[in-house]
Amino acid sequence: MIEFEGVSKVYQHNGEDLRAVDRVDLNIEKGEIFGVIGFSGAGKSTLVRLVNLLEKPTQGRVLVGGEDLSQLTNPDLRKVRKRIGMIFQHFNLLDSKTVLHNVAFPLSISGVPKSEINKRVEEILEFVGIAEKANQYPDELSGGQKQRVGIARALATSPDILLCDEATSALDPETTKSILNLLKKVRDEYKITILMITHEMNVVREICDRIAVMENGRVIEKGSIFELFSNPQHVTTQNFVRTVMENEIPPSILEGISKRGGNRHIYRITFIEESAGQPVLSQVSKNYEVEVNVLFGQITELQGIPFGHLVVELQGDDKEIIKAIDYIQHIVAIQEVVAHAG
Ligand SMILES: Nc1ncnc2c1ncn2[C@@H]1O[C@H](COP(=O)(O)OP(=O)(O)OP(=O)(O)O)[C@@H](O)[C@H]1O
Repeated sequence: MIEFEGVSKVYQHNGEDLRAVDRVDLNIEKGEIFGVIGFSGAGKSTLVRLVNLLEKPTQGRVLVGGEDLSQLTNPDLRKVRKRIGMIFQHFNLLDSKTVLHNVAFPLSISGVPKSEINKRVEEILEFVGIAEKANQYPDELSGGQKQRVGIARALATSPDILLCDEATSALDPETTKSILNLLKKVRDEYKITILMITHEMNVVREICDRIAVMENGRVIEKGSIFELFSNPQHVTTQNFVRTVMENEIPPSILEGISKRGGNRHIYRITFIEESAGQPVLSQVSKNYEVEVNVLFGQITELQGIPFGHLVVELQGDDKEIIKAIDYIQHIVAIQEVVAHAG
């Protein structure tokens, strides 16, 4: 649906080249919620501006629905633009207009007849859950309600793509959750492809199917939400994961392990769905002559599904431990973390 092929965007800064986006290849599928995460200055906003045609790539191609944006004539560009909606961190609403008129605005500038506009606005305000605020002004609304208006306005012209630029960064955690749920509903019911940029891992964890991590203009890692949470490769990705889930064994526990010394069998078990983690370990204790000692555990939710790590020590005869590991790895992911401590 959105393809970046070797895309770079170079700005001139004090006579030097600044690569805001650097040789990015990404393929965002129709109907998915794709997150781009990175720290400030990573190049996320520039990437989005290349999709909504506010910027042209210095190198490479950006394709939307298979069409190379740089090859389009102005009338065709306008048509593509209508297929792309956008929401912003600070909502960007017109304060002098009511909610109804804010949402009607993109429809009237596209020449939609008045009778149709009213019907469409009513329907879309109902969808985002603020029909009763239609005649109020943005100043009279909470942040979450303003973002609902922003979403309604972006959806008014029935786009195929919704770009979200830090859409929940100005909102408290509860309101963030409700807006993310609404975005999920937008994707599920309207089949709209969503590209969201954020610096918050809890946002991508909540609703993204896949994510790309950006740093210094480059995509340093990409994959499904489960891949990146369970096995982050790059140190920046690991740091992002750590903001919502401690991945490391705490030093105090490691210290305890090394003090006791000896030949230790310590493993990290990664599981999706709470039911998969604990039962497999009780089966191990029952079926093998192996004692299971849980040293550390962490659990979070990915798209509403429990996801976690358990760090366990297996004690027993080596042969029994090998059999137990063989059993475990058929059910959940298991990785040795410390073979010989102390
Ligand atoms: N119009 C411009 N002219 C010159 N440099 C720019 C321009 N726009 C962005 N940059 C530079 O490009 C780099 C990437 O900026 P960008 O805004 O895309 O990052 P970001 O990840 O969205 O950060 P933030 O979350 O702070 O907006 C930064 O170093 C920025 O200073």
